[in-house]
Amino acid sequence: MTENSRRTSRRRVITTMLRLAWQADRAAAVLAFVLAGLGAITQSFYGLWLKFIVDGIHTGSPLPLGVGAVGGVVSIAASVAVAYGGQRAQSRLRDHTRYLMNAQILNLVSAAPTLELHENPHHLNELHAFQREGHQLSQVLPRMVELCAVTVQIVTTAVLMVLVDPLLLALPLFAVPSLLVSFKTSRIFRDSGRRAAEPARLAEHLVELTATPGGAKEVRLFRLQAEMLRRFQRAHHQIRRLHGRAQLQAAGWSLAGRLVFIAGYIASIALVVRQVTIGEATIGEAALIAVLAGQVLGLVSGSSEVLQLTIRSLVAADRFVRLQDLFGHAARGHRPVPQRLEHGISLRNVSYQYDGAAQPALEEIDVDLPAGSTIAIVGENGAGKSTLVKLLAGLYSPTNGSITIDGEDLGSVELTRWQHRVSAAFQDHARFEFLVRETVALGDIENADTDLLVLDALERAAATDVLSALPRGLDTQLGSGWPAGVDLSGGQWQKLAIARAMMRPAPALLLLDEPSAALDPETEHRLFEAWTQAAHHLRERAGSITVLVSHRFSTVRMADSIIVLQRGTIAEHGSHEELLHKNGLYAELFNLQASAYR
Ligand SMILES: Nc1ncnc2c1ncn2[C@@H]1O[C@H](COP(=O)(O)OP(=O)(O)OP(=O)(O)O)[C@@H](O)[C@H]1O
Repeated sequence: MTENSRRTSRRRVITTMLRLAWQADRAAAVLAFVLAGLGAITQSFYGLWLKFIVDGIHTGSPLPLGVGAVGGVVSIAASVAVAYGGQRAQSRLRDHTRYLMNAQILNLVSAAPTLELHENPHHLNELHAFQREGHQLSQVLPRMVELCAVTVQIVTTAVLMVLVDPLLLALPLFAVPSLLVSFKTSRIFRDSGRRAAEPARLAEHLVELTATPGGAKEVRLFRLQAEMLRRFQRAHHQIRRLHGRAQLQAAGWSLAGRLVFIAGYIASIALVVRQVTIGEATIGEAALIAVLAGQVLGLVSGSSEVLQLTIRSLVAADRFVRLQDLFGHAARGHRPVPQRLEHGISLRNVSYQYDGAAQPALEEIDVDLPAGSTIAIVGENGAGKSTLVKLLAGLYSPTNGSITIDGEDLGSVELTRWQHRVSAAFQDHARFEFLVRETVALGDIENADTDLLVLDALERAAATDVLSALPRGLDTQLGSGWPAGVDLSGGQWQKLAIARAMMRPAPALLLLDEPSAALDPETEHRLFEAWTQAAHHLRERAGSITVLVSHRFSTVRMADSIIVLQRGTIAEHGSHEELLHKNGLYAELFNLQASAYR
């Protein structure tokens, strides 16, 4: 990144945060900045009132004494009121902006139509660091307010100093090294934070593994406690080492900057004492400079600290803006999606390679999925079946080749619209711990306004038995972690996931990626029988294509055509009878499984 683009991006970060504050709470945003500025001015004026009092006492004149006393009292009262109001405005602003930022990120991340961003380790680190830095992020606006207050105080102090002797303006120059140091140290912290993101994610993954029911089972059975702890400690040791080194380096730089300033401070006090001695300044002015020089010291250490913290919080804000960019720009294509499939989906020379993988997961896939057909995909573990399913759903984009829907390239259609026309059930389905009704209705959230549709979907998924076993039917809360929540077996969860996939009445593409792996073979067989029948109706209505991934050949044989994948390529393609007749890989696998059941 060039220096120029870094500056531009910082400006963008600041304007984004200010815009966010404005959207979150206008009144609190304005009040926070105005009150912080007023507070800074009243503080700088303490020295001035002291000058009037000291000069009044020294010359025996009541006017400056009165001005100083009244000004001092007003300043004290004003700063108390301003500090109270400012803190309230800031805390309101902080809460409201934090909520808004989290809501925006949640929206962006879940709205991104492809999965690539979620699976890229770099983006995962970014997202994770963003979540961990929630506290830093909530500090961005308070820090900016503080920075504004410090700037106002610096200007007011400088004006008062010039009134006594312009030479005194040299004092803040001695503060420049401290300020430069603050940039340096913030860079040190940012780098160490970036390097610590991966071990931090690993540490959290380990905690999650031992705490979640799935992981906890295996950790106990395989006696992995010590191993988990060892890995956790290693990750934490790495994080501590990185942070410790950064803190030491930053402390060294800060000390050097502070020493330069102290030299300047001593020189300015000496200058004013000399002027009082030769009669060019009053004792009141000497008192004013002593107070101001002290304040400058506080301002310098304060402002470099505020600047460092501001920069650190801006790093978190920068991540927020980058995540916005990353996920916000993920959508592509604007062409409409056909209402009804006339010809079907064609894959031409389609290859897909995961980010960082040595081999492509799919290579030169050339196949047609005719409208209205049911297609099964079989193949050994890792053959590329799920990858193909995700490509069809538009969750990944091919690294090479093209997928067309009725001749329209999937890359140029509006992806979210295509995904509206796709329904799917996966083996690794989500477990939405909501009410049963909601968990199923999520499959067609815009149209699921009656229980009838949900019951119908449960019926088509052969999942009504799940419902009858639940204490409150559709109103049952799922997940034992919630009040009155009920946990389900793996197969019951899977049936609900299938019911969710059945919610869309006429999807153009129904993807079933081993959705029934946890069900017994007979139930799967019955389910697929019902789907093929339903698919015949859908064929008329929407030209729907059903794609099923399964390892069970008794189910697979019912499909119109079968694609046999082997190490990312199509080894065979045809109907059950054709493939058996060919006596190739499919026939071998089919006979192997059939003989196991004999
Ligand atoms: N997110 C990922 N990142 C990198 N590589 C991946 C990812 N997902 C899958 N792969 C790799 O891509 C290849 C194909 O995986 P895929 O999940 O498509 O296989 P599959 O045929 O569905 O396997 P299974 O029957 O075990 O579900 C495998 O070699 C796998 O290791």
